[in-house]
Amino acid sequence: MITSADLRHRHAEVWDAAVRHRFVDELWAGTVDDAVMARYLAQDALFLDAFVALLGAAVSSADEPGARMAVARQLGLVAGDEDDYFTRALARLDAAGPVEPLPPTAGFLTLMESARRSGEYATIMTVLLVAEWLYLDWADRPDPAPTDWLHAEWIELHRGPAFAAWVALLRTEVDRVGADEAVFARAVDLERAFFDAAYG
Ligand SMILES: Cc1ncc(CN)c(N)n1
Repeated sequence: MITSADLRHRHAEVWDAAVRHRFVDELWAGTVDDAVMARYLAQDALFLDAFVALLGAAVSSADEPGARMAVARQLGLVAGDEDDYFTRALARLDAAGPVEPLPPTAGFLTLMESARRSGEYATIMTVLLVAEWLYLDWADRPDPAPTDWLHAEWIELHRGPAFAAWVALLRTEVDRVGADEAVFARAVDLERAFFDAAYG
């Protein structure tokens, strides 16, 4: 059975392009243009809603009580602290109005809905794995966080021991039940395209 490490290795070119994206470098430097941050976060608010639904599907389809509880705890954090960040950040950027999904967002919404509707724990967890592991990868630099909370909190939401333990759980689960490689590859492509789209 293919492992999460194998998958990351096989799709390293696109994965690394996302992790080293200009958006990530500018976020760390605290220099992301407000218009770029607003476009990114308005799109990610659409992503977030489908992501919460997908976490719910993982809670529902988990075949082990320990994994179900771990996913449920993370769902609470995303619907709590992370959603609160979006409310404050979009208000500050004057970007709280409704937006149409750009193509990478639409791609993610389709991928997540399809995984959710399948009810297949392995497929659902594969999408969650890419979305969380790739973010840990770019957020896990030893550098100090930027000074502006708008940039710093987005980094802090995706690093630290608790987030790393969550990603480790996702990897363990995907390695246990078996990944869906086509879904993994599609999600990695979409992550890179999502950062590109922030620049219009
Ligand atoms: C597009 C995208 N991918 C991943 C994450 C991290 N959950 C996110 N917020 N947005």
